[in-house]
Amino acid sequence: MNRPAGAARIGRFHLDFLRRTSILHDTEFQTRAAELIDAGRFMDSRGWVPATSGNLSARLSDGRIAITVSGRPKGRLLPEDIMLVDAEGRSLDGRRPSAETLLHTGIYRRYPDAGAVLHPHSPAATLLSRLVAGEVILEDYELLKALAGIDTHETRIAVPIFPNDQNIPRLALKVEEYIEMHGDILAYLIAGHGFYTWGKSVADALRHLEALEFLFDLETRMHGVNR
Ligand SMILES: CSCCC(=O)C(=O)COP(=O)(O)O
Ligand SMILES: [Zn+2]
Repeated sequence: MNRPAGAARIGRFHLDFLRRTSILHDTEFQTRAAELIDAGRFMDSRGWVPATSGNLSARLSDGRIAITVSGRPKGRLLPEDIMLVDAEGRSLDGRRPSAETLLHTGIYRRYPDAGAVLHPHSPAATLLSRLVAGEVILEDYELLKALAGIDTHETRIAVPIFPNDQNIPRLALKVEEYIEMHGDILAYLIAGHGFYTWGKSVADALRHLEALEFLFDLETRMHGVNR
């Protein structure tokens, strides 16, 4: 590879600077980042990402992943709050990505079609994950048709519930093993925590999120919770 003069003498600081400024000129990254910022604002407007909870990501065509920097308020994201990681979740610019990055990369690895992953900490999902054990069954709802590949209310989907775990690699492995054993899923809940869903694009993932939120809310009411 041809190196520009002096490139061999570039230090770590300059390398980081170059990576960050090259991000600024990356149109695909900027487009996805703007979509994630909008999605975060929408999720926050619905009360689904309180405090600094939740995280959002989108996959670029070269396999890198645009993801929220850890600890940022997802309803007030700025362009600098979106960063890049590689397919294994390693930071590409020295900043600290979401603490749950490996849950995102696990989904991208499992689903080559997935272009975006969203994670809300919504009241309905969090409540439902404590009311029900094992899995939530969604069936006979017209709104199921908002989910990719479903064209009738006469459908039954299982949304698994995993115990919460501060060890994210271990949790990611449990998700992977579940899918391996039970087949494809469209979303999963984490008990007392929130849920994950995804789609081909940020818009698709957001449609899944909104539909599942609605259905989770109804399910909590079916369990006698008056919200
Ligand atoms: C304050 S919420 C605790 C962490 C969490 O569950 C979450 O979704 C946000 O973590 P991140 O590192 O992505 O900001
Ligand atoms: Zn979380």
